[in-house]
Amino acid sequence: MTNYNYDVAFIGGGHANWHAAMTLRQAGLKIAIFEKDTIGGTCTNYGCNAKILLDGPADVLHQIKSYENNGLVGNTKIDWPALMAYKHANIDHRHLELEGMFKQAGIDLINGHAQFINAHTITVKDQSFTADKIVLGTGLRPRTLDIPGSEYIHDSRDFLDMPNMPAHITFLGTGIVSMEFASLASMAGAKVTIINRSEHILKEYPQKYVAKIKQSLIDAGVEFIFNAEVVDVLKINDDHLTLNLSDNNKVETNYILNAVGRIPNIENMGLAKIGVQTNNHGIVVNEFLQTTVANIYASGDVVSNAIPKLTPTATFESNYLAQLFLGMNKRPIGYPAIAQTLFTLPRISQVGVALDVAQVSDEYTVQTVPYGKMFLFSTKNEDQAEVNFIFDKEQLLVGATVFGDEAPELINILALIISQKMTATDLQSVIFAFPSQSIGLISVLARYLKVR
Ligand SMILES: Cc1cc2nc3c(=O)[nH]c(=O)nc-3n(C[C@H](O)[C@H](O)[C@H](O)COP(=O)(O)OP(=O)(O)OC[C@H]3O[C@@H](n4cnc5c(N)ncnc54)[C@H](O)[C@@H]3O)c2cc1C
Ligand SMILES: NC(=O)c1ccc[n+]([C@@H]2O[C@H](COP(=O)([O-])OP(=O)(O)OC[C@H]3O[C@@H](n4cnc5c(N)ncnc54)[C@H](O)[C@@H]3O)[C@@H](O)[C@H]2O)c1
Repeated sequence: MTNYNYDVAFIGGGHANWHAAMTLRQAGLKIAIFEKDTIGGTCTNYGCNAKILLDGPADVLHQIKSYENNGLVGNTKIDWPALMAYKHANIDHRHLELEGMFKQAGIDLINGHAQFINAHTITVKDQSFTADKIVLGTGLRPRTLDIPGSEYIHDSRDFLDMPNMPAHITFLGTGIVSMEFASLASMAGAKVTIINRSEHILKEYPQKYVAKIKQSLIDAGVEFIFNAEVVDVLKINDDHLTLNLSDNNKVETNYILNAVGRIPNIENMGLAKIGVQTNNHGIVVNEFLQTTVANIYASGDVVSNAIPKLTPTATFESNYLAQLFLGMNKRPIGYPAIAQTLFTLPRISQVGVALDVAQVSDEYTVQTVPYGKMFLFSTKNEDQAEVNFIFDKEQLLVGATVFGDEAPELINILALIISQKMTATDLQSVIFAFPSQSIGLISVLARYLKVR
């Protein structure tokens, strides 16, 4: 081991890697992180953080609407250029803070596209580095469309840097990125068109609530075009584009955002040459996140598995690898119930067993609680907010879905209750603050849960 430059080299500077890098460095190992773009990766620089910061005022405006005719007057609107300046002030330096933290810890940061010479040797810009173990955390990138005029189409990273809100934005796809950004753009005053090749929207989320989101977007003036694909894009001038569709219709627009999925960063790294198996979804791993080459592991979005591609799952895998490498955990990776949120307005959050699965299974019972109406005094007049509790045969909570503005906070409490297998007695042993949305949910949940 001592002959290598590093004990562990991490390719990719996102959440999939840096948590393990820090833990292993603190344990005294020699560590390097190779990053070709920006340390911190997608989430920190051009994903979750920028998205939620820009979404803040849209969320507030959405909540203000709950009080129309109920105590709030006046018009508030989003000033996109000012909001974008605020985003730059708060996000642009984040990677420098991370870089400082890594350097202070004694981690070597090597800038450039990493490629394999052999299973223990990586090259970057004609320099070679050796490592005992190597972790691939290279993430995903937006899938581009191979059509004439594709150079006029933007991706999520461009949107999160957009200096002005275009008058009309057209989104391609009805997945997570498209629906979140369409909600935000619509609230920021843009006319929005969403084009999809089928009628499916957000297959991973409960369709009961997806339908409500779709209707609220339609009510706000958003146009959906289903069963159509873009054939080509013509540029009329700098901000006037024409999309020709497979159904022979045309859409005139000022900005096009492609959100038709994300593909793994596995090319030009010499993976096939050294025997690391990949497929269309990413890098093939076993239950220890080990690739088909014994000293090479993979973590985060680039792993080919059915685990949701999210920052907390990348972080979980990173922490798992650190413990595995330190010999603190020798077991296969075991994922707890995974909490996730769709940041539309309102939000949809879910954890554990999915609602659409539970509703058609004899294994589970579902309790639907319209907590928005029940606890209107504390839900800021959000009368459509709803939770679904999913119980197993033992009356333990195994899943939950929350539809409402505070869903991302509420789902985390429910995730804890699931992971700790908490009973009604456990919940009643805690004194929670009142009034709050969480205490409302917990008090109802305790009525259905196993007692001890
Ligand atoms: C618009 C958007 C919004 C999102 N919102 C959320 C959200 O709200 N909540 C949530 O949980 N998740 C969200 N995600 C998903 C989240 O960003 C990812 O799950 C997370 O970033 C995965 O981390 P990672 O380290 O696996 O990959 P990444 O963060 O993508 O990091 C991979 C890094 O590897 C580098 N790299 C690739 N190849 C090489 C190479 N050969 N050599 C050197 N470096 C290389 C890349 O430059 C990149 O920096 C969002 C994603 C997007 C795009
Ligand atoms: N809140 C969050 O957790 C969050 C937010 C943003 C992104 N993400 C991550 O980003 C990824 C989602 O990215 P996404 O929304 O781009 O992908 P997606 O897979 O969610 O959606 C892709 C959409 O594009 C459509 N599509 C595919 N090919 C098409 C074509 N040729 N023409 C028109 N439509 C087409 C699909 O039908 C689908 O609606 C996931 O990995 C997710 O985990 C998560």
